[in-house]
Formats: sequence, structure tokens, C-alpha cells
Amino acid sequence: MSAPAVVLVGPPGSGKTTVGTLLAERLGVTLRDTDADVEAEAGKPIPEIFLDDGEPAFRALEAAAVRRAVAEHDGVLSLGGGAVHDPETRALLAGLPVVFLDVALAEAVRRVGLDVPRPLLAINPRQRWRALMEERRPWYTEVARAVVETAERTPDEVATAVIDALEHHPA
Ligand SMILES: Nc1ncnc2c1ncn2[C@@H]1O[C@H](COP(=O)(O)OP(=O)(O)OP(=O)(O)O)[C@@H](O)[C@H]1O
Ligand SMILES: O=C(O)C1=C[C@@H](O)[C@@H](O)[C@H](O)C1
Ligand SMILES: [Mg+2]
Repeated sequence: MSAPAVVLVGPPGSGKTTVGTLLAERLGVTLRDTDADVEAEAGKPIPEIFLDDGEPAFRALEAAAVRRAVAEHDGVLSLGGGAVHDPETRALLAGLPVVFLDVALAEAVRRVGLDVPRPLLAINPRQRWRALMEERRPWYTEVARAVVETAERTPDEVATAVIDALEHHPA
């Protein structure tokens, strides 16, 4: 059975997709992003899934996408920011090379303000992001083998730090 080489978790704006792309290039593997899998499965972008079907429907698609990706993918796997809400997903991640990309509030809000629409941050992004992080930090920490701080690093430097962190925290 295959298993992902690296699994990236962290809040919106922590750089999972950006760093995942760089890591996959460096390791000579492919990147799989569960957000993209969910969009492919639903046949529409994430903001439309939230709008048409609601967050619980999105979370159910996401949990199924994570299960499939963990079973099938042996490259870099980037999870949607809220995937750790699901207890079964957290249990599934135990023992995998999971890295939590951490980022401070001000930097995350600066980054996501420049980027694709994120339905959970559409209104009052600072307050929403802070509340998300308060709830999720224990889950990100619980599932992670290593934590990498990203606020003061370029995406390339984060990719190097992820590889170093996993070398220092082998299974
Ligand atoms: N280390 C970094 N330094 C500066 N900008 C960064 C860094 N990492 C990512 N970014 C920028 O921040 C934005 C968000 O990054 P990205 O989409 O990779 O985050 P994400 O964790 O995948 O978010 P989401 O959970 O919403 O999918 C992008 O514009 C990206 O270029
Ligand atoms: O933090 C979250 O809950 C989300 C993050 C994104 O990756 C997407 O999965 C979606 O926008 C929800
Ligand atoms: Mg992403």
C-alpha cells in the first residue's frame, strides 16, 4: 500500500498549496490537493459548493477526498485548511509524515487578502481567521509530526524547512 511522502496541514494562507508545489518539484513527485479533488468531484469551485450546498456538504466531500488521497497518493498531499475538523480524518493521519505550516494572523490575512476567494473568510477576515485558528490549533498540532513556522520565510525556505523537519522527526 502506498502512503503520501508528505502531508501538509495548516490554516488558509499558511502556504500549503504554494509550498506543496515546490516540495513536489524538489522530491520529483506529484502534488495532490484535496481542495482540487473536491472541486473536481462536485464539478464546481469551492465558494459555489458552500453557497449551493452548505458547509456540512463540503466537509463530507472533503473527508471522502482525504480518505481517497491518503489511500492512493504517494507524493505530496496538501489538505484543505479545515480538513482537521473531522475526527476520522485526524485518526487517519496518525503515523503519516504530517507537517503543520504555522503562520501568524497578520501575515495570513495579508496573504489571503491577495488571493482566490475563501468563503469562510469573506466577511471580517481577521476575526474569522483568529476564531478558526483558536479552534483548530490543537488539531493541527495533534496530527503533525513537525511544525514549520512560515511567516518569516519565503515559500522556498519553507519547503527546505519541511524537508529538514521530517529528517529530524522520522517515523
Ligand atoms: N512563505 C510565504 N511567503 C509569502 N507569501 C506566501 C508564502 N506562502 C504562501 N504565500 C502566498 O499566500 C497566498 C496563500 O497561499 P496558499 O494558497 O498556498 O495557501 P493555502 O495554505 O493553500 O490556503 P488554503 O487553505 O485556503 O488552500 C498565496 O498568494 C501565496 O503566494
Ligand atoms: O479553512 C477552511 O475551512 C477552508 C480552507 C480551504 O483550503 C478550503 O478547503 C475551503 O475554503 C475551507
Ligand atoms: Mg490551498
